[in-house]
Amino acid sequence: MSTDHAFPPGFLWGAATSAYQIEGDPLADGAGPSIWHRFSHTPGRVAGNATGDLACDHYHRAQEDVALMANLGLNAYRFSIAWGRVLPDGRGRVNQRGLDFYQRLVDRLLEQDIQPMITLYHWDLPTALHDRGGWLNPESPAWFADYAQVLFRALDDRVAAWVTINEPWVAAVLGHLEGVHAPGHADAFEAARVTHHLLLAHAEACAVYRAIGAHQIGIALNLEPQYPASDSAADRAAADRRDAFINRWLLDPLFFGRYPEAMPAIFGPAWPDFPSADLERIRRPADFIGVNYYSRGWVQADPSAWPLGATRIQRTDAPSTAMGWEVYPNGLTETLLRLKTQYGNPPAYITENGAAFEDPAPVEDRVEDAHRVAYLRDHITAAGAALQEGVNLRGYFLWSLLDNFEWAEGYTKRFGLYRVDPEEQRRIPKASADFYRKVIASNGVGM
Ligand SMILES: OC[C@H]1NNC[C@@H](O)[C@@H]1O
Repeated sequence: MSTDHAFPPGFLWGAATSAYQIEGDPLADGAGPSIWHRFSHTPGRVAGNATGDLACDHYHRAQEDVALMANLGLNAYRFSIAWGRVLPDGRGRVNQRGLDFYQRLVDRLLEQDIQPMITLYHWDLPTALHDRGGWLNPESPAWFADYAQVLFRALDDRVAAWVTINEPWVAAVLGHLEGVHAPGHADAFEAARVTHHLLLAHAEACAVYRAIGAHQIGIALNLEPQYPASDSAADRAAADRRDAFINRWLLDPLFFGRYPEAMPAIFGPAWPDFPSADLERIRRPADFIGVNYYSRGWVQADPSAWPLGATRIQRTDAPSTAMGWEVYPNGLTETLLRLKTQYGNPPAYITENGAAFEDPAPVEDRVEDAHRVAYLRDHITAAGAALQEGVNLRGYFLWSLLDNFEWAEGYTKRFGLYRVDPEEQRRIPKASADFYRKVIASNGVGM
């Protein structure tokens, strides 16, 4: 057995999900609607006009799903809390029945020795707050801090780690610049302010946590290394711009208290002059950085492509997933090494890694997803290689436990270790579930 990529004792092996993608029944027990409930119920916004009304029915099947996690041997599980279940109006009154669901879930996880990692915000802003300006409202960081405080007080005695915001870049760019995610805005003047308020929300929640919390708190970023499609100066400059736009836009304020100098050039007049005091607050050190890694960008200069003058092109000479994302495991090693060499080697978790493939149909209640097994083997090996180079990596959370609602793609893209069809609600194991069970049992790939 190879020991090259054995992981340290205590390394966390988890799986990740999010509320709107798996829970279903989003308005149950007094919950308030989210922008994703409104967006998915708007015809034409989601593939097949799918919604999260059913999803994986996890709200009613949590006990069954925790048993699946225990059977896999997970020692950790990352999930998000639907803000509107706990605070139906986004602020003020607490909906105890909504909070009770998460209390029960945490207790069930602990009964199975599975450490909860809770994401406070995974894109499902209550519509009540959106209707007050949402993340564009300068009050939004305070709304988030108040919501976070309710959860810290209710659950911090049993929760090992908190993630404040999942992928602020996606929430801001896909939701406010490209308009393909909730709330469906396509306004150049919104993305920079939304990102800034999300980062301030992270900072305010960390400040609250410093006063009352006893464990760890961090943020999860979608990080994607960018490579020029050729060694031309134009393509190299385009890759640098896209690196600033996707990676450094978030990393630099969080670690250095400043935005990349490329941002005002990228956004022009749509880039506000942010107060330095804000950046000082954002730079407050969290306890860890969460890395959501899927692929790399292969970048070509394209003057017609606003705002970057660069486009990510699909490589025809490399394998890709059903999302059209190149399979590039080395990019995970390189991304993790970058955190070590450029950002001070902070404690890090891979808070998401996984792949969608056109899985074969189940045969005798099993799905032979060889592509996903290969993807996971190569990426877990890549994570081990980063560890060997001294990266401060603490855990790996596979995206995802279950096939689920993949946002604008609806249910057409399957990332799960278990196949789930909303209309049937069975959990059909895939070969990748068996593979991951073995990885966890041997604490590394080693095969
Ligand atoms: O696209 C796969 C995943 N990426 N990160 C955020 C999750 O909500 C997505 O399902």
